[in-house]
Parts: sequence; structure tokens; C-alpha cells
Amino acid sequence: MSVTVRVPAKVNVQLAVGAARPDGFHDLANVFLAVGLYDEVTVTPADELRVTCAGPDAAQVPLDRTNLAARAALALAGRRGIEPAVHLHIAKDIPVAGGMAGGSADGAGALLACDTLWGTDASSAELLDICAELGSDVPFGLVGGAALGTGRGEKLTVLEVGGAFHWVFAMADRGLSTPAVFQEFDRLAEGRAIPEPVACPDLLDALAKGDPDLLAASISNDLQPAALSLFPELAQTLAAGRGAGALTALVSGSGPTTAFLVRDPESAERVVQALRASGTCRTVRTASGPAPGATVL
Ligand SMILES: C[C@](O)(CO)[C@H](O)COP(=O)(O)OP(=O)(O)OC[C@H]1O[C@@H](n2ccc(N)nc2=O)[C@H](O)[C@@H]1O
Ligand SMILES: Nc1ncnc2c1ncn2[C@@H]1O[C@H](COP(=O)(O)OP(=O)(O)OP(=O)(O)O)[C@@H](O)[C@H]1O
Repeated sequence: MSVTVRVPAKVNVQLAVGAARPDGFHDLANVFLAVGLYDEVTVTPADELRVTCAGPDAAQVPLDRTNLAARAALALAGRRGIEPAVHLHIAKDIPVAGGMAGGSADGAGALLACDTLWGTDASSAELLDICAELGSDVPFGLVGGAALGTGRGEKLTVLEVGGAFHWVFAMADRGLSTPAVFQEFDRLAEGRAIPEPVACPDLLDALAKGDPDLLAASISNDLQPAALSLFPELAQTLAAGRGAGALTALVSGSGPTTAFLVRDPESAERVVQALRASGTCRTVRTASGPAPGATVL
């Protein structure tokens, strides 16, 4: 018997970053939107814990116990005193190290898949707790939809969304390390007072109304200057998408994937063509959100 769980990628429509905390993390006001690009995690009983991965970026995914899917299985098994004797297979469609929380999605997916396979029947509060131990973005993979993440991004409040938002994503030809981008944020912020991160009321209103123009006017990412400083060529990708009529263009989370909000699927196609023609990115994908969180198939 095996269990397969499908988990979405995310884009951050607001990422307000506070000062570095004593534990090295940053307090955030992190507005997540799940989008329809998915990884699938399949768990099957096996002699011992094993991870495999397939997909265009599979070569960059660690297959040892540092893989977030393996860490999720180990965490649940550890709490229940179960042998984590499973084969975890990741069918990977979310770009690796792209700022779309692909590894986090696999962690959330593996956790739900193991809970289902083992019949451990963890409450959603316990599942969210384990997710938060695994990483700041992992709880959102479980919940999906749209949510405000506070603390280091792990404390979630579900947000209402009044309609579908259409996106184009441009994947870069190399990744960016999340800790390196936060470090660059600290370096750029040296000597400046950093305000407390708070969710923007206009942005929450735009999500509730499902209004792409309002969302474009209020979208923001405090990590964008840091990502651009480490990866200056991203400015050309952003300009190419803007020039083709995207309502707004921004770096997704810690990057280097860039995200383009468009009004409808027809305008998405124009942005896709322009980005492909620009030669400034590796691949271009379309997806809309909100998408559901981790789901057993
Ligand atoms: C950039 C975002 O993707 C936006 O959603 C997240 O904030 C990052 O979440 P994540 O990849 O799950 O990050 P974690 O695995 O929890 O942390 C990785 C590293 O990122 C930095 N980090 C992460 C989250 C946070 N609120 N402050 C941080 O400074 C820390 O250096 C940390 O050691
Ligand atoms: N299941 C996994 N899939 C991809 N990467 C993983 C996984 N588990 C661990 N990793 C490690 O995590 C690193 C970051 O990968 P990931 O794809 O999650 O980045 P990301 O999308 O930028 O994350 P985020 O948006 O949460 O900051 C990879 O370079 C890899 O070493």
C-alpha cells in the first residue's frame, strides 16, 4: 500500500522583514499565497528509510536524512516510537532553491503521507507543530490557500481570498540560498532602524476582493533588494515581464524565481512569450492561486 500527497508551491505577496533576532531568525509579516505548481510525495513501506526524487531539478535534491521529506518522516516516527521504514518518492515540479518553498512543500507532504500510511492520526495542531520544527515555510505547505505568517513565518492565520490570481513565474539558471539572502538583508540594513513588520491592510483587502490591480499596487518584498544585490541579472528578467504588460513584477520570497502578476490567462501568454524571448531565464511557467494545501490523492 502507498499514499501520495500533492503539495503546492507558494509566492509571497507581502514579505515584511524585521530586524535579526538573537536566535538568528527574523520576525516577519509574511503573506503567503499557494499557487498551482505542485510536488507529489509518495510513501511506501520499505526495509529502511530511503528517498528518491524525479523531475527536472532532481539532481539538486539531497537524498539523505537532510531532505525535508525524510526529516518529516523521522520527526513523526520519533514522536510515536515507530520505525521510519518507508520509501519516500518525490515527484518534483517546484523549482529547487527558487524561493517557492519546494523543500518545505515536500516536508509538509511527507508528514501528511506518513500520518495517513501509519494511521498515527495526529491532530492538525500537532502536524502544524512538527511542520514548524522543520522550517518556517513548512506549516504553510500543509494549510495552502492564503495565510499571514508571523513570528518567523510559522504562526499562521488563514486569509480569505475573493478570486483567482494569475501568475507567470520565471526560473533562473542558478539558485539562491535563503540564509545568504537574509544575511544580505542584514548587511544592507546596517545602521538603519528597521520597523516592526506588519501586514498591509490594503493588501489584505486586495486579497479579500480578489482584485489584481489592488494587489499589484500593494504587493511588496523586503528581501528583493538583497536578492537583486546577490543576483543583479534578475533586474533584466523583472524588466522584461513588466515591459510585456505584467501588472507587477517581483522576486518570489528569497528568490531567484521572479513572479509576474497578470490580469488574465491571455495577458499571461504575452508575458510568457516576452520572458522566453528575453533569454534572461531558464524556464517560464504559469500558475494561479490560491491553490489547496497538502492533499491526499
Ligand atoms: C524567505 C521565505 O521563504 C519566505 O516565505 C522564508 O522566510 C524562508 O523559510 P524557510 O526556507 O522555511 O527557512 P528556514 O528553514 O526556517 O530557515 C533557513 C534560514 O533562513 C533564515 N531565516 C528564515 C526565516 C526567518 N523568518 N528568518 C530568517 O532569518 C535563517 O538564516 C535560517 O537559518
Ligand atoms: N525535498 C527537498 N527538495 C528540495 N530541496 C531540499 C529538499 N530537502 C532539503 N532540501 C535542501 O534545501 C535547499 C533549499 O531548497 P528549496 O527548494 O526548499 O528552496 P526554496 O524554495 O528557496 O525555499 P524557501 O522558499 O522555503 O526559502 C536545497 O538546496 C536543498 O539542499
